[in-house]
Amino acid sequence: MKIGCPTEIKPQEFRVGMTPDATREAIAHGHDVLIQSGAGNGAGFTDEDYTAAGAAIIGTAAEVFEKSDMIVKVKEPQAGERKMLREGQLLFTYLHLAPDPEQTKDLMDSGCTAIAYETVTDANGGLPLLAPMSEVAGRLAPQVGSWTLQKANGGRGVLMGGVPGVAPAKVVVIGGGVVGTHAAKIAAGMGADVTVLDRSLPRLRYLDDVYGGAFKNQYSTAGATAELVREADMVIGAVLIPGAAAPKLVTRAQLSEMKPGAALVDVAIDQGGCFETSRATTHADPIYEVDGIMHYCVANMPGAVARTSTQALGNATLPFLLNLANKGWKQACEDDPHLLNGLNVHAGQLTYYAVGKALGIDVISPALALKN
Ligand SMILES: NC(=O)C1=CN([C@@H]2O[C@H](COP(=O)(O)OP(=O)(O)OC[C@H]3O[C@@H](n4cnc5c(N)ncnc54)[C@H](O)[C@@H]3O)[C@@H](O)[C@H]2O)C=CC1
Ligand SMILES: CC(=O)C(=O)O
Ligand SMILES: [Mg+2]
Repeated sequence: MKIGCPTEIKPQEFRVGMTPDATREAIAHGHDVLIQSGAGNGAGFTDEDYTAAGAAIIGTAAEVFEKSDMIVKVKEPQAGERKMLREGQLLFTYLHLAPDPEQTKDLMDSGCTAIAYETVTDANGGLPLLAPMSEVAGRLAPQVGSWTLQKANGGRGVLMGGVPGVAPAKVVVIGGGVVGTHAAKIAAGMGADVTVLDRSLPRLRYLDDVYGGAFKNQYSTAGATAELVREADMVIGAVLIPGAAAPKLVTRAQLSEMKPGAALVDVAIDQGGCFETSRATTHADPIYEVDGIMHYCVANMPGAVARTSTQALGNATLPFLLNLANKGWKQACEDDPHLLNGLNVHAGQLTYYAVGKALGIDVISPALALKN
């Protein structure tokens, strides 16, 4: 199979879909790998690194799309990239379709087959291709949140750990999954007073067993959330209902009850965000203010630490990428129902229920798509 990896073009996105190591392995399995010139630069991988791994270096994205059977990326294809996708071509990347009707329409119109990293599952009920980026974004959230809290950035001027004689920042993390747990660990490590909210009792039991001494946890009701948010210096949004638009858990009306200059970090923004006032921002212009509350809502946070993120993502995607290339997507998905859960679009039809529900579009079952 010809596997193509274009340069990411989303603003300030420095990750790349394939590392030189992944390239080497794909080639060892008998595939051709086409890397757009400069695609790895942002993550510290040169064209020479890819050439040494056996890849062909290609001048333009258009050529990569034209010559490849499978496109491997990081971020959802941007409008210009979507025009280059074609019927029968396989796209393997993050998509986040539920809050994105334009992309969904373009992917359906293209006739391509699109497997979304974020809905591939594993045997433990986890999301193995989202997890590494959730680990990164979770660990980044208190870091960017503490920057947002600085006075010069519009924040409240509160230091995460406080100092002897002065109380630390109060951090509330809504959602105690991968993002939330990593965020809470780092915020607690910075000395903040941290509480994690989740709706899953098994998850709360796990957090209590493992991190009971480091941070508190509480069952997530509207009342408990409102009370904690009122007192918080920083709120980190980290909920997920897989594939679906994020539920709005903090309303605009609640902002006026919060401490002026408090920071909202909405990591769940790629699924539409869990604060009513969230709108996606970029690394170039990451924060904005609503009713005196600072918002950080960058939808591709891991791009800020592109090298770490590219390596972490590459480790997770490689086995799936090899199966797709070795067997073709149909056989690979037939053999692995967890990979089939990643199928979002095939031959003009939507195949992921939660996306169809969010966007009001009819869906066919992925199993039926395998027969088309
Ligand atoms: N902005 C960015 O750059 C990035 C964003 N993300 C996003 O972060 C979000 C979280 O991802 P993960 O932690 O991997 O998901 P996860 O599935 O590991 O955790 C989500 C948690 O939210 C909890 N939850 C669901 N509804 C809730 C509610 N009403 N109140 C409290 N908790 C609730 C679930 O029980 C679960 O424990 C996703 O939207 C993901 O796409 C992930 C990586 C990077
Ligand atoms: C998960 C995701 O959207 C990202 O890493 O950018
Ligand atoms: Mg994202």
